[in-house]
Amino acid sequence: MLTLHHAGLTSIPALAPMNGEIHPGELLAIVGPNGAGKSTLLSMLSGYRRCEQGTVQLDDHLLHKWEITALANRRALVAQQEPVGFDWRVEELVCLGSNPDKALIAELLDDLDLVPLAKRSVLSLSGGERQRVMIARGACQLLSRRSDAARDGGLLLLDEPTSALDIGQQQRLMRQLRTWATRHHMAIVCVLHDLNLAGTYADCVWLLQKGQRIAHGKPRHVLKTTTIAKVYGAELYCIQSDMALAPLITLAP
Ligand SMILES: Nc1ncnc2c1ncn2[C@@H]1O[C@H](COP(=O)(O)OP(=O)(O)OP(=O)(O)O)[C@@H](O)[C@H]1O
Repeated sequence: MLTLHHAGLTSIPALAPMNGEIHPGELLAIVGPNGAGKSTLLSMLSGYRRCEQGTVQLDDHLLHKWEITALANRRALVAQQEPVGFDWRVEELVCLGSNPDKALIAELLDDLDLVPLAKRSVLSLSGGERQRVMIARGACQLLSRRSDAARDGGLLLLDEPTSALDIGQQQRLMRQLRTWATRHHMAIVCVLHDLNLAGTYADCVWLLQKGQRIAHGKPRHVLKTTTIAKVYGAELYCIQSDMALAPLITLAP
């Protein structure tokens, strides 16, 4: 679906060139310390920032050549702290810019635990509630515009989607993202600070440091305690668990 050939940015903030593919049905986590370039990479993957080296292709067409409406049908970006703007009701904001049928709205509200909030003003919501509304809106953008001929559910790009969520909502969201990836054959890319969420739910992890992707692959190969301790400058220890795909990493006291 999305293919990077030596894709990078030379102007500030820069990104060293990288290759890679993001496939339908896959959940990719982008991790790295503050200022590593995660949001910058997400803006390049979304087409908001055009790559200045190499190419980024969506469905075999150069990303920067896509017509804006056609692009909005195929990829959605949910940035950190999206402005809400007006006094929309939750169910209105979820549909904004899309024309979903009632069944899809009901499904997405249910998926993200938003049914009790459907009639509420978004201005009255807590930070975590609002974050879930914006994620539902991103999914609605893709699923409501999906053509009958589409082989997959498009590309959903999420910048720190769990930053305002409590642990129960984090788990529900990450499980839901996996469900969307499978059910709708959607490609999902998440910037995550929580390495254990990345290790538990992602199929693949890209680790960034100072504008470079320094490791990528399966969580257990990338999220090694020694690497992470060095990259983040933190004292860590790890807990092996049969439940997790990668060792759980925690801070030393
Ligand atoms: N317009 C700009 N001019 C100069 N530097 C910038 C500009 N925008 C971003 N940067 C810098 O580029 C680097 C990468 O920023 P980016 O927002 O991509 O980091 P990040 O990995 O998402 O960080 P965080 O985890 O803190 O959200 C940071 O050091 C940031 O200060």
